[in-house]
Parts: sequence; C-alpha cells; structure tokens
Amino acid sequence: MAPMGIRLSPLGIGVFCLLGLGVLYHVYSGFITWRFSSFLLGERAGETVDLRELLAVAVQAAELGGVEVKAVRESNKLNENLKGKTREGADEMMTRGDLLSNRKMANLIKNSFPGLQVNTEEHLGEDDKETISWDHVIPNAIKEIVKNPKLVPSESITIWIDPLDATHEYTENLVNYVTTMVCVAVNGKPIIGVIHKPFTGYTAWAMVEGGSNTKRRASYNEKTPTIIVSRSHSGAVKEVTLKTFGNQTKIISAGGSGYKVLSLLDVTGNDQETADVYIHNTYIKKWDICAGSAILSALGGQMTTLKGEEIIYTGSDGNEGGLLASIGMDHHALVDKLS
Ligand SMILES: Nc1ncnc2c1ncn2[C@@H]1O[C@H](COP(=O)(O)O)[C@@H](OP(=O)(O)O)[C@H]1O
Ligand SMILES: [Mg+2]
Ligand SMILES: [Mg+2]
Ligand SMILES: [Mg+2]
Repeated sequence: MAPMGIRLSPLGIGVFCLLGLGVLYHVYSGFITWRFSSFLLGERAGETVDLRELLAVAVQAAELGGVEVKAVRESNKLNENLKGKTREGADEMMTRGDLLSNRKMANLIKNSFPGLQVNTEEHLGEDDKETISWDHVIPNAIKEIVKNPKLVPSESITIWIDPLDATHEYTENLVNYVTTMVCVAVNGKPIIGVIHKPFTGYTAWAMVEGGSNTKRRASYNEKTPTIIVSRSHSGAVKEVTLKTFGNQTKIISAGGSGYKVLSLLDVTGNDQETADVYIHNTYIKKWDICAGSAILSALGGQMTTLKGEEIIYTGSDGNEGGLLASIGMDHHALVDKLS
C-alpha cells in the first residue's frame, strides 16, 4: 500500500521508470557519446591541432631521421634483414638505418602530438620509446611562408612516416636516391608533405593552401615527356610507357618514390635528375607516396592511380592501382593516354 491511499500498479511503475530513463538519456547522451569517443580516440578527441606546428615537427623529424640514416651508412654496419617479399617476389630489405630513423621520427612526432594516428613503415615496439620531443619553436623559414596557424580536429589526422625510402639503393650505396618522408593527411587527403635528402641535406616541404619552400619548374615537356620509373620494382612499367608514349620516349630508371617526385620539381643543384611524369605500376605503400602527393598537390600537381582515381590516405597501408604523378600538365589527358 502506497502512502495516502494511492495504489501503484506494476505497469505504472514500469512506465514511470522508462520515462525517467528517457529523461536521463536525453540529458546525458551528449556526455556519454563524448566519453565513448574519447575512449576510442584517446586523449585528443574534440581537440584541435595546428597544422603549421605539425609541419615544423614533420620537418624536424625527417631531418633527425636523416641523421640516423647517414650515420648508419657511414658506419658501414647496415645489418641488412630480409623483411619479406613483395607481391612480385622481390626481396624487401630493412637495415639498421630504417629502424633507427623510424624510431627517431616516430618518437618525435608521437611525443610532440600524443594521440594522433601515426602509421610507420617499420614496427615501433614498447622498447623503442625515446624521450625526445619538440621545443615548440616554429622556424622562421616556415613562419615566413605559412603566415598563420591552421587548426584542424585531431581525429581528422593520419600521419604516414617512411623512415628511409630507397632502402634497396641504400644497401648498394646509391645514397643520392635516399630520402626520409613525413606526410600529414587530413580526412584522408595529403595536406603536408616533407621529403628530406640526408646525403645532400636538402629538404622539400609543402602544405596545401599553406605554402612551400619548393617550386614547380617553369615548363614541362607535354608532347614528348621524359618519364621516371622504378629501377628495382619496375614490373612492366617500361613496356607500358613505351607503348603509351612511343618508342623514342626517354625513360629514367631511379630509386625511391621521394626522389622521383623531386625530379618533377625545381630542385636543381641538389643532385637531382629531372623528369616530366612519374609512373609506377606495381603495388606500393602509402608511406612511400603520401608526402610526394601532398607536395605535388600544394604546387598544383596531381598524384593518382594509373586510372586517375584519388588515393585515400586512411585505413589500409597499400595502394593497388599503380601511380601517375604529374605537375604543370594535363593530368586527365595522361590518364586517357595510359588507358
Ligand atoms: N611492389 C612493391 N611492393 C612493395 N613496396 C614497393 C613496391 N614497389 C615499390 N615499393 C616501395 O616503394 C618505394 C619506392 O620504390 P622504387 O624505388 O622501386 O620506386 C620503396 O620504398 P622503401 O625503400 O621505403 O621500402 C619500395 O620498397
Ligand atoms: Mg619508401
Ligand atoms: Mg622505407
Ligand atoms: Mg621498405
């Protein structure tokens, strides 16, 4: 018996409780969703990151990785290891240079911006942690070009690190092909790219709608382009190129995806060959190509699959559709020609 002679039926109590739960859910659902996404995304959910600061850290990371790459090569103790085979059956090597550079670059970025999604080519174990971090100074060379901060949500960012591009050539001491690379993708689009050449000290960087320390060349040969392709993962790229552009086409075989992107730009005086188009027709990983894609995009160029499809830099680390990179040219016309 309820007080004051009111009898509560079990059905009434049930309805009352459900109503109460509904009100509680209405009041706290935002908070619950926020806590849940915080749990999934770590500390930084709902936070923003300044892309200009991230660019400064990315440049420093690529350069510090480069110091490791150079020191290992000069020590001549590369400790080469077979990581596995590519789909085409080529040996995939990893050296102490790849590992030490990977550790330095990843730790600097992760410690400076905890909680961001960072994808590295080499594995980073618990024992690989270092206390290195950024001093929060954006170099004037960056501030003079990228005049303002640019804030984006932390959860929109995916970072791709290639601690040593052209490992194959590195083991052969063809060090001019070697680069270290960092890329920042925002919602899957490459926005910041850094390509550093440890053996010349040159660094190219760019931020889409932010600026770049690098330029495109004044002109490109659209009629009879020079094509740059892989020297160690070429597949049938030479046959495809000659068939598409004619038997007289000049083809440069070179190591490293970073090196090949630089060959499309105005980086004379940095021990670089120059080309008009970069084509790759085997599988390739996103850390190999994201930084180059960002730099080309910032300067008005494009990097797509061979069919002209956009490559999305989130999720899986592989790119299946080959690669076509150009700048200062009609990219769609190149795609049509290739098809
Ligand atoms: N078929 C393939 N499978 C896996 N990785 C590939 C590949 N073709 C090229 N790559 C990678 O892409 C980069 C550039 O290759 P290439 O010099 O042949 O153009 C190299 O990166 P790493 O040296 O960072 O491993 C190479 O390993
Ligand atoms: Mg690479
Ligand atoms: Mg690599
Ligand atoms: Mg590799």
